[in-house]
Amino acid sequence: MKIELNGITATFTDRDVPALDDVSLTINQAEHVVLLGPSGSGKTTLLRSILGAVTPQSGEIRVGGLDPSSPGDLRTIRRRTGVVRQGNDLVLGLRAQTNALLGTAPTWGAREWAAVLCGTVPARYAARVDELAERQGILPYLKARVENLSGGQRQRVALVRAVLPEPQLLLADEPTSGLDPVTSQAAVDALRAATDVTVVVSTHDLSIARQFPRIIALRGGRVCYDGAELTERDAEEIYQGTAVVPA
Ligand SMILES: Nc1ncnc2c1ncn2[C@@H]1O[C@H](COP(=O)(O)OP(=O)(O)OP(=O)(O)O)[C@@H](O)[C@H]1O
Repeated sequence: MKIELNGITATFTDRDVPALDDVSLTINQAEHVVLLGPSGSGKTTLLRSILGAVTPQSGEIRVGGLDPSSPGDLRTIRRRTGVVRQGNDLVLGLRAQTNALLGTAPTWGAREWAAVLCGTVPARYAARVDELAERQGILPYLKARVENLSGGQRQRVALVRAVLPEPQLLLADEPTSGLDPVTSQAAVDALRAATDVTVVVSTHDLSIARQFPRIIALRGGRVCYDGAELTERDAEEIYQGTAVVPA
């Protein structure tokens, strides 16, 4: 899905400065992009705006031509989007496997709901759940309740949940936080393997950012870098605050 942001400004009610300040950018269908930038620079707010969870005061957003501020369009956008959120939004009390399957819930029939929540894996997803879990190193934990998993294991369950339904858009907010270098790379590989899918990943990790063909950096809610070859100097400027904000 193509993402178009045109002059987006979003200010939270208790803040004097905008979280996003006149952001305009286009991410093409099937493009893979990293959002980089210091803490508080607006990465999560940008991802949440695409998902209709933040409503900008001005500007226009289109996701696959749809408008996230329209409830009907938003339902379609969310159905087509896989999300890995920062922190933990898994359903406690359910197994890792059931949580991973929740991404496919829109395809479940009424009877299937009850069966899946009781631990059944629909046959059409069984092989792929195992394959994705194996690649993320969480196959042995699929039967465990998520509250008994480590933070990094939970993070990988959330990744499998996002990827399993084969969405048209994948949004991942710091998907490697809390992961060791090997599992972190497996998570990046899963996102990069999503060809024909638009992928937007936020990260603080430069070595991860450099694995993606396009890096968009934010600072103070504004785009301060948009390119492919991030040099050490570019990175320093983004994090030191000396990057030139385009007029
Ligand atoms: N729900 C909210 N209410 C008020 N202010 C918010 C809210 N969410 C974010 N902000 C503010 O908006 C700004 C941008 O936050 P955002 O979470 O988008 O940054 P970020 O780049 O994702 O940061 P991090 O790398 O630390 O996750 C920050 O100043 C933050 O305090």
